[in-house]
Amino acid sequence: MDYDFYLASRSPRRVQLLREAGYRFHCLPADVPEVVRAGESPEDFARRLATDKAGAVSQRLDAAAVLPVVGADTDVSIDGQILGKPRDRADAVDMLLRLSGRAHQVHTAVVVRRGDEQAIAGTRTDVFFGRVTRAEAEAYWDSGEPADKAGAYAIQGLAGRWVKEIRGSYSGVVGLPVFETMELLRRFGVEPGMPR
Ligand SMILES: Cc1cn([C@H]2C[C@H](O)[C@@H](COP(=O)(O)OP(=O)(O)OP(=O)(O)O)O2)c(=O)[nH]c1=O
Repeated sequence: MDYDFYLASRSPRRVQLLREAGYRFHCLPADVPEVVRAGESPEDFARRLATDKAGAVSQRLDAAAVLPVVGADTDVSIDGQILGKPRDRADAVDMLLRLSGRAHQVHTAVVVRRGDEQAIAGTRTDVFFGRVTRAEAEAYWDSGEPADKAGAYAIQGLAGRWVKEIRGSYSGVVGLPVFETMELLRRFGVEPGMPR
């Protein structure tokens, strides 16, 4: 076998971050419904979904195939309220105007699971946005970038221009906190190839 674990994801960002970290893995998408429960905090929501994604893929695997499964989830929240992925242009513009000139939080949880064994880690990052005008938000939607992103933006893309400051994990905002993920995988005996 030419890989060391399964990634329960369709996210090209997670794939890229793990590749850059030097891992060899195989993607098996987990299609888990992303619906917030009444009273659920942004941190708990990310943890539950990361757990469900890793769990869904684990269940599909042969119990004898003992490679670990990694699942992750990222959510954006402001004033404790979770902003999902935008439904349409108007929704994305509303989200971006809400984020304008303020700080918001990005929670990412990562779960590694092998059989009944499971470990979880999470990051919370505060992101400070400068002012975003309606015209900028509309033009940004038209670029195509926000459509599949929590909070309707990508820090690693065009939205980088609005980011005044971040406190926490940059890779966590992009979708997978690399440092914490490496620590979890090490506990399961998975090491990346060394960068040369
Ligand atoms: C805030 C932010 C989110 N995102 C992305 C990361 C995630 O892919 C996405 C949040 O959605 P998720 O539901 O965490 O992940 P996903 O549906 O893209 O992928 P999968 O469930 O198959 O693993 O938003 C960025 O790429 N940049 C950012 O700055």
